[in-house]
Amino acid sequence: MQEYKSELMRLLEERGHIHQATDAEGLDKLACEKIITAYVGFDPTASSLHVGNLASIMLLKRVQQAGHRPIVIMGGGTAKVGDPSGRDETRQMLTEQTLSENIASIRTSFEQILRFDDSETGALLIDNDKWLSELGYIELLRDVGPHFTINRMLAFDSVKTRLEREQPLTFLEFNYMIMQAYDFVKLARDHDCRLQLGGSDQWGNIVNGIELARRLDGRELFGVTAPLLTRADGQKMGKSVSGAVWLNEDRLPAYDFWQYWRNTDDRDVGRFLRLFTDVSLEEIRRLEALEGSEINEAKVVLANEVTTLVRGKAAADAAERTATETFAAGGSGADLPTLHISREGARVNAVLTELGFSASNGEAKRKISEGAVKLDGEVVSEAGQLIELSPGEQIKLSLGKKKHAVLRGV
Ligand SMILES: Nc1ncnc2c1ncn2[C@@H]1O[C@H](COP(=O)(O)OP(=O)(O)OP(=O)(O)O)[C@@H](O)[C@H]1O
Ligand SMILES: N[C@@H](Cc1ccc(O)cc1)C(=O)O
Repeated sequence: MQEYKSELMRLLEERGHIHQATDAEGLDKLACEKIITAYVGFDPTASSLHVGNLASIMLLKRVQQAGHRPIVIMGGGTAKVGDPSGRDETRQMLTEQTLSENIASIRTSFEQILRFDDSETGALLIDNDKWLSELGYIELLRDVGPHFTINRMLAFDSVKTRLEREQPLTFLEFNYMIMQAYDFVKLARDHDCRLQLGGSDQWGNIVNGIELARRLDGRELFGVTAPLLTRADGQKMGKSVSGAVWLNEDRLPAYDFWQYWRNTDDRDVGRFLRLFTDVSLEEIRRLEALEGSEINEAKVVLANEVTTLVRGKAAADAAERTATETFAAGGSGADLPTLHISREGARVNAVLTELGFSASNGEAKRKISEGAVKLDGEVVSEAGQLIELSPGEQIKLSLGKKKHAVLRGV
């Protein structure tokens, strides 16, 4: 492990946040000398961020913890272009209205996790639409165009992979790296921002910004990327069988968020505690060494810490209480996802799919035939069984040992 002198680089390194860095030693030196400003950009392509993006938010949190200033770039402008990095397909075009709704709901996550105030290390949140939408086409081509060769642009992963696989890359998307490079130059000029961080798929975009600033302004900028997180089972973090693990409460109830972390694979617990919590390294070493059912203690710590970070302490406490009631006492906690059943009733297989417990009615039927589905503790044997509830009546539906929901008649 590299011996860094600055608190920033030490923290990033020891908690497992570094995949690649452009000039780690130069950055280490700079971070010892002064308070630096660092940014990460997020395109508002959905109404909530997910746990994969949380890895990038943590980078900004570490920046602030180490005594520097974080900037969140909300990509209101870049989202109109659509980043091809790490994607096989062109993104769907989003309307101005959807983008501004997404921005409003995504910003709550940053406000929860970072400290926004007037101090030197207070976070800033800036929408890049402010400058990108004002760029004149000919002017931009003349200012920036001469510094990008097509030869080099074709060599970046985001472009190369699509071409190699003969998947279409539109001219719109091809311009994305120029927009992100321009952002870095702009932030360096306006806020003396010296560092850009991001997921490892952002390397090309970040390096382009560094190069452009050197050519246009003779400024020296830095880049650090974080490992793209996969779970021990190889799945990209953030996506699960029944969809993404969202940070916003309206897309994923706190209980389910808590459960996601509580169900972490044994092999991932230590790594996730380092990345997503402030638990001391010494305590993490103790927790990850636990074996057998004792490792569950570590998973509960992880679930409580991450839920507190993202949803607040009250939500984490309530989720833990519900879990204890559900599993220990066999009760049905108030925090479980709830589905309203109308007077006509609903079939069990459809309910499972509606709750996101199964991806399709077919999968639901299979789970029922395996005996994995219970209504108030009784195994359901018939997939088409009709659940009818009088108004206010409620029952608990369970899939296996870990997934539960309350069905309530209306
Ligand atoms: N599993 C992950 N680990 C680390 N960083 C991630 C992960 N998933 C996403 N990110 C970061 O969040 C950024 C935004 O993600 P992006 O908008 O590309 O969509 P996505 O939600 O990852 O998935 P998709 O490409 O399927 O839409 C990525 O550039 C990446 O740096
Ligand atoms: N391209 C980044 C988002 C981003 C947008 C603007 C930036 O300046 C930086 C990063 C992503 O897709 O995740």
